[in-house]
Amino acid sequence: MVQRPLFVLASASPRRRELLARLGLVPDRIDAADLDETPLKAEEPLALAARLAVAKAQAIAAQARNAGAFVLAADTVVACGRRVLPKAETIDEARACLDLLSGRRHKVITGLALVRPDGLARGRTVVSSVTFKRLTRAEIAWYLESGEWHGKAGGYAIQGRAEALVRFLSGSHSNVVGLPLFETYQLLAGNGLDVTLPAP
Ligand SMILES: Cc1cn([C@H]2C[C@H](O)[C@@H](COP(=O)(O)OP(=O)(O)OP(=O)(O)O)O2)c(=O)[nH]c1=O
Repeated sequence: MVQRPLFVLASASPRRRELLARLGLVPDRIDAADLDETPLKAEEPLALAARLAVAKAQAIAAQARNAGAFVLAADTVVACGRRVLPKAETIDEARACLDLLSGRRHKVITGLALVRPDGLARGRTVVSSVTFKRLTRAEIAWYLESGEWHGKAGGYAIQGRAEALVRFLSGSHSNVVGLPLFETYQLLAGNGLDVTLPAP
């Protein structure tokens, strides 16, 4: 029986694992890369997402035990104009993000990177556009109390309470959550990882 090659997910994000599971793709291994995600001087949000995704995938592919595997990584960046919002670690950071995003359109960009068994890296970036309603003080307090902002780029998670505050989304919803499923499927299939084959 033809089996698909070893598949490694280079991510600590449970959302990315869950999104892949929707394709029936369970990684043979999950290894997270721990990188400095600080933007370079004058680096555009799109370039940042692309660079970090490739760096995560290459760091994990370089480990001896992952030799010959497909390694997939992603990086999601929330950008308001040229400004990259942080991954909110404190409630004050999350509040500052929501104050900025309130009543405005912003972009959510996911860089995708795949290192193939032959060592070549392939990637792409996917952009969704999100518009929040103008948020009242009470809505911001209600959102912050959920705790769902923690560790999320831009201080919100569309897969939870925040969707009630999103007036408009253009583009891929799964991209906002962290892994655009259409483009991920295309990237894998186009590089020889057939998700319809049984796992090794
Ligand atoms: C905007 C938004 C972001 N996010 C999450 C997705 C990502 O996990 C996180 C952005 O940080 P990332 O650096 O892309 O990912 P991560 O640090 O969680 O995991 P890893 O680098 O190991 O793959 O924000 C949501 O879950 N929902 C949203 O609506």
